Amino acid sequence: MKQSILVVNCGSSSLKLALFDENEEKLVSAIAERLNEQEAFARINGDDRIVELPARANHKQALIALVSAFREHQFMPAAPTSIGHRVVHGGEAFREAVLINNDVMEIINDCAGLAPLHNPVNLAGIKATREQFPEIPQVAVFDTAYHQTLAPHAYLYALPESYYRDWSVRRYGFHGTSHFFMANETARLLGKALATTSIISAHLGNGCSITAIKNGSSVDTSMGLTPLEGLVMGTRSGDIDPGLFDYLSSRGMQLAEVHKELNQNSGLLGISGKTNDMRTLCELADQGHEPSALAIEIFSFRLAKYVGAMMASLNHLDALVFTGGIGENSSRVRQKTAGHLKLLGFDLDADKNEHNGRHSGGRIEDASSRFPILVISTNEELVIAREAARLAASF
Ligand SMILES: Nc1ncnc2c1ncn2[C@@H]1O[C@H](COP(=O)(O)OP(=O)(O)O)[C@@H](O)[C@H]1O
Ligand SMILES: CC(=O)OP(=O)(O)O
Ligand SMILES: [Mg+2]
Repeated sequence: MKQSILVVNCGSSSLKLALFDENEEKLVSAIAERLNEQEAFARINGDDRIVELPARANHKQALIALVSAFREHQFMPAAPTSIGHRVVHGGEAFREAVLINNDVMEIINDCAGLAPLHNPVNLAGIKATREQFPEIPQVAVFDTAYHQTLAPHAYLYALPESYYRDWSVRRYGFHGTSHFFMANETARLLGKALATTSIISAHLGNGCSITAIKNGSSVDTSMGLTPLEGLVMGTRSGDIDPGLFDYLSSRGMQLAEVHKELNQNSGLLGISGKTNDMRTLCELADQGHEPSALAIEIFSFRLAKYVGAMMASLNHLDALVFTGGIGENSSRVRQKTAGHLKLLGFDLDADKNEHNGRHSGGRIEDASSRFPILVISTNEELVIAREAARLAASF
């Protein structure tokens, strides 16, 4: 039988679907956005036909609508042969992808307190596809799994030890699927074995994180207990002084309000006062909008500091690698970041950087650079599809 693997990525207000065949070719992909809002809509990428959604459609309704559109337009047979789900938080329970059963769902639910914006919607997606395809093997691929190789000195906070023992407070790290893909792609591009490849991988999308990968394994990463720690992101602050909580509470703010501000109204959006979209920020900065220019400066400076921090975990470096919507496309962010890293020996070639490495096999470093610098398109969906097909074979 021909394989078709459905990949499901449920975000807080969006649903992304992709369908792969047994040769790892993407047959079709689709997105539903603004879910649970009046303006909820869905579309198949590269297709003009409307996919009708009920008003205020939720994840389940969007999934049903898109799957029937896939069938109607003959992208998909009656059912896929396996289904892979992105799950953001797997706690310490999962070091790798797993076949989903009731126990697995219970653990994902238990981790929801650590990723309240992500895990509940991930579970909603799993429940929806299980209802629709009860006979089909379903696999969970965790953002946290790849970082389970961190050593205690990297994952523990300097807190009383009971916080970890009793409440599982530690750094988990996220975007592991993307960082894992980066390690493999870099090894392939440099003609090395994964087991001897060490890189610093910067995933810069709406959420942003950076990971030190030593001989193929994650050894340090910028996100922590939740996806709020570390780099400046689209709407998230990244690192702040925890003293801020006490200070803002003395000013009358509630904890829940501060949490919302740090997650949804900070980062590029908060600094610029305009947008979380890096492309728009660059345009605004070019028109002389100073807060937008400052947002790009703070973003790039924080990133550069973290590149330096990640070097503490490595004893050699094969490449600094950029990915995600910003990492793959923003020559300005890469140039500003590298500009802060001259002392460490990073040096960009302006022309190669401007063309996103397109004419130089992804390489954008100058001949004088101490380390290769690469731009690589991430492909989390493909990793999820591979894992789903692999585990489904043992179903
Ligand atoms: N040409 C570009 N120049 C600068 N930034 C870009 C460009 N294309 C996309 N981006 C930025 O990439 C970010 C979204 O990244 P993406 O990886 O698509 O997000 P997500 O984490 O939602 O998958 C946005 O800030 C967007 O502005
Ligand atoms: C974990 C995380 O930050 O995910 P995203 O980038 O999809 O928001
Ligand atoms: Mg993305």
